Amino acid sequence: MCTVSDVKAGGEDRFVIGVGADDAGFALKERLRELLAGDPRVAEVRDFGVREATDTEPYPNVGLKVAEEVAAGRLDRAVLVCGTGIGMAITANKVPGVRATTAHDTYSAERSVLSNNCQVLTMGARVVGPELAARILDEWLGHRFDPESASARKIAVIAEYEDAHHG
Ligand SMILES: O=C(CO)[C@H](O)COP(=O)(O)O
Repeated sequence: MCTVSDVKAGGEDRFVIGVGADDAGFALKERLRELLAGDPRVAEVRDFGVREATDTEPYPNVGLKVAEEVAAGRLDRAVLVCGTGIGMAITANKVPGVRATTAHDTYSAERSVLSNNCQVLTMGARVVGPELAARILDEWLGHRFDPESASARKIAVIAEYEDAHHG
């Protein structure tokens, strides 16, 4: 399995993306994993489970594992699915350096990258259907944060707080 740095060193600028879900999000996570695997913007998809709909692993266990991989730089981005997306977002945001959001519309998905430099997108399988989720995923993949943008200094405020309190 290649690492994010292997991919970048190879001159590619495609994403290494992690996916994870609890039992409520399993079916949607499977669909999004398939879409990501077939997307030319994606170099590799890493699946952190759950592997079946009957697996009742609590969502924070999955979300923390994935968010730690993002924080460590082993994933560029991640998609986490639970019933509402909310628990996964709360969980991922506990990991220093990770910016996660739930997005159930394409505008929020776009702004989560361009305004907030979110690396983690969460969705609720009990809130959005697979077609809308696919559109949101597509939108999210189409944007990259511009570190020269006016939003960058606002993100820096968050990072400074984090460094001061969790560093
Ligand atoms: O949506 C969830 C957490 O935000 C999860 O899929 C279900 O959580 P529960 O309502 O606590 O079972």
